[in-house]
Amino acid sequence: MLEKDIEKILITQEEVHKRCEELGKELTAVYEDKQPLVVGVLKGAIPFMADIVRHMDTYIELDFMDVSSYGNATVSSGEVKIVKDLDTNVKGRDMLIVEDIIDSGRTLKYLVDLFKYRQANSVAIVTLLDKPRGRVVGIEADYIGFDVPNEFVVGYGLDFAERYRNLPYVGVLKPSIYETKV
Ligand SMILES: O=P(O)(O)OC[C@H]1O[C@H](OP(=O)(O)OP(=O)(O)O)[C@H](O)[C@@H]1O
Ligand code: HPA
Ligand SMILES: [Mg+2]
Repeated sequence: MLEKDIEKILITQEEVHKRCEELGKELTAVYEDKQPLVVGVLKGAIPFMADIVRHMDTYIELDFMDVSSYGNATVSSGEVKIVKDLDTNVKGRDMLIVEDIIDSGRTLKYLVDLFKYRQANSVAIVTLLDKPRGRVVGIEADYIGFDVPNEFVVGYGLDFAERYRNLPYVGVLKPSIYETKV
């Protein structure tokens, strides 16, 4: 049913799963003996986080942070708001932030600066998608699933006006969807 709203599929479910396995193995080796605090950025990171942590075969802890800057728009408001903070004290911790996408870079820049200010021992980023041409602040992920073109993408956690997060692949919406949604 949802597929009728999709113009094209960029990354299939099979491709995401394969990449999660590869990244999970890499992260297992990096974080052996470190018990990292793995932080999912709500809400978009949930499907990717659920997949990747199941391929991390070492001791980890999970926590979540909800920040929002897009609301119902396809362009960042430029202002990052904390909707829910972590439950964990991060001082001295090795942290791995899990994101669905780095676009302008504002969300991750804000979080990395915040965790460094709170005296984390190390802060790394794993993102399912990187959109390098969207960048307005200088920040790069340490681990990247896939690069995407400079288009608004949905699926695998990514929404347009809160819809389409449950698509099992990453795609681009038909233009008519943006035009009709109020
Ligand atoms: O690099 P940026 O331009 O900051 O964009 C990336 C952020 O924007 C989206 O979150 P959003 O604010 O839409 O919240 P959501 O995850 O609940 O959809 C996405 O999930 C990233 O967190
Ligand atoms: N799609 C959905 N959410 C987003 C995007 C995107 O391309 N960029 C930043 N948040
Ligand atoms: Mg969003």
